[in-house]
Amino acid sequence: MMSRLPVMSNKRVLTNSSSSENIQDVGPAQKKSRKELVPVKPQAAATVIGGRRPPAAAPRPPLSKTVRAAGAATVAVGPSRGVVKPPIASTAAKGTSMKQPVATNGTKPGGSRRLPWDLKGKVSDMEDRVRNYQTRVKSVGQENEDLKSALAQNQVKVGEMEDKLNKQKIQISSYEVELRKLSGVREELDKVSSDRSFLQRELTNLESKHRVMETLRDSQETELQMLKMKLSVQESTLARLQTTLRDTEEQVRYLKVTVSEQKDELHAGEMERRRLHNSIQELKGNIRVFCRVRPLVDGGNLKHIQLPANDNKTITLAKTEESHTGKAADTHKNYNFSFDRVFSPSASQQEVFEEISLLVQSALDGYNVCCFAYGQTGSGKTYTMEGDEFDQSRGVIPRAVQQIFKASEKLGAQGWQFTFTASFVEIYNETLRDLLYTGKANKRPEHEIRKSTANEVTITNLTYKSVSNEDQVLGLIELANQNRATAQTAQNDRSSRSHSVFQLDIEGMNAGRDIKCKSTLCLVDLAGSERMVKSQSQGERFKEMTAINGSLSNLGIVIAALANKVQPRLSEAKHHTLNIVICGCFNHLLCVFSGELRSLQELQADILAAGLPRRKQQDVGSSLRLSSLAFPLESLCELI
Ligand SMILES: Nc1ncnc2c1ncn2[C@@H]1O[C@H](COP(=O)(O)OP(=O)(O)OP(=O)(O)O)[C@@H](O)[C@H]1O
Repeated sequence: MMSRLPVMSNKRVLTNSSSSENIQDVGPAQKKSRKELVPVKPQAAATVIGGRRPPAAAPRPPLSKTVRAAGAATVAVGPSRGVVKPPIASTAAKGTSMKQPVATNGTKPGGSRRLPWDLKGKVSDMEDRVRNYQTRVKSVGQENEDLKSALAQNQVKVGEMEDKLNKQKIQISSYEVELRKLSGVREELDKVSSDRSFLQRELTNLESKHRVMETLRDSQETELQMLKMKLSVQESTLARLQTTLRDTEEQVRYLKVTVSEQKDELHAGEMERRRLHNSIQELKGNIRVFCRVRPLVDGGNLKHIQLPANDNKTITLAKTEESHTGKAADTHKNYNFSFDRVFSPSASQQEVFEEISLLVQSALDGYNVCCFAYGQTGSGKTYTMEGDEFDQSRGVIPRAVQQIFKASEKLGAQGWQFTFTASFVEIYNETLRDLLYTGKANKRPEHEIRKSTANEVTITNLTYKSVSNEDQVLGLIELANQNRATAQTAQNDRSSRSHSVFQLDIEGMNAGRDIKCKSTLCLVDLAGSERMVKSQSQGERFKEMTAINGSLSNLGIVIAALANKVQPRLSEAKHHTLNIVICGCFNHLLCVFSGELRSLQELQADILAAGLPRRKQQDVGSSLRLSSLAFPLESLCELI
């Protein structure tokens, strides 16, 4: 049912509607103003509807609910959609008044109802009611005015709020822009913060390093202080040393003069030593003969040889000689021989070399030296001259070479410089063979011995190797042995029947003193001396024996001539190769004789067989084979 009191309802609805709309968009401030309004509206509504009116003026949904329940509120709510209805007289009021029951006594039912005929009373009631309504209209009008002013205020506030809102929106959008910018900044911030943590770690490291450096600096400062102190001490020491240095320099100058004087003295001493050394060698005998007795192969005793204990220069050979007639008993004879030195079977290679080394020194001093080993086959010539590969068993040649190079090094300190040239030749059947030849076997050149006007003996086409150390010489000896071994296979036991001559030409120069010296060290392993009669050689062996004995006899002649200081007269002018070699190269001659013991007669027979002046041969009978025999060269010379 529609209310007939539209004026109030419309106005209230409009107010509520706009308030309601505004409330949706406003904040807490706006809400507050609405609350202020709320108490006014119900009051007004209550005034209009007369106690039964619902609080339709309230804009909120709960209020509307209340209005619907009351019925009258339906009228009031309708215009809330903004429809303003024209003010018409309240039919409801009319209807109500028409339908109201009227008391028959003129009063209102229940005591207050007027009777239908009480028109006056009714009019009076109506007038009361009009007055009430007018009063209420007034108050509602007042209320409406209040609401209007409140609305105006609220609208102003709403406008302000909208302005604020817009401003805030603008600000929010600017914040959003800034935020977007800040997101880039955030990444940068992250990066910066990671950089910062990295740098912090670096900083921590650097700080610890710094602490270490500080500690180091402290210690170095301490050290520096110490060094400064030391420096000051050293400076004072330096000053003292400089003074000392000046004094020392003075002394050095003085000492240099002394040294040079002493060098002169040393040189003079060296020259004197040489002269004396070689005078001694000459006094000892330019020709020296040593006898070395080879031990028996089975290690047994040498019964027939006596070596006096306190004398190392004599040897006694015992021999039992059978009676040739058979009438007399066998005779026991002793033969005494004397040498420059006799070596017992137990003598070592070193002992033998010690005697020879004095002459090796002479070779370096500029004197020609020749050392040869003589003896029958198997008597130990090669062992004495070459020895074997073991250090203790090395023979004369390797030891002499070692001594030469060691001594030349020492003399180097005194300004001497040496050059060495080695050659190695074999003489077999009066034919020369180059043992250092390395060419093709079928192209071996022939050799001849030549003597220059300067009295120098050379061999044509021979290999002369320049050597500067011991190893090189040992290499050449090895090569020579290989060459000998090759020839050996072609002719059985050839080495026993050939002479081998190792020659080292030595040239020394002392440039500072303008002195030169030149000499030759000749080391010879002679062929085995076999007695022709005894060996009963024939054919090739006979030829070999003839050659060997021919050369040995000439050797004897040469030695004798040297001993007598005369020119040798050689037995066979054609075959004198060995002799010439020896003639040309030695000032000192050393012979190491070893061989089979034969009686003196046998020795004489050997000598006779070798072409020496004949003497009456004695029947030597059966020979005594002792391990070794040496005979003094003097005896040999006496026999010549
Ligand atoms: N003093 C010694 N001590 C030990 N062994 C020796 C000694 N002398 C020689 N010999 C040995 O005797 C053997 C014969 O010696 P070596 O070959 O030197 O004799 P050789 O006189 O040179 O003979 P050839 O005339 O046949 O050349 C070798 O085995 C050698 O080692």
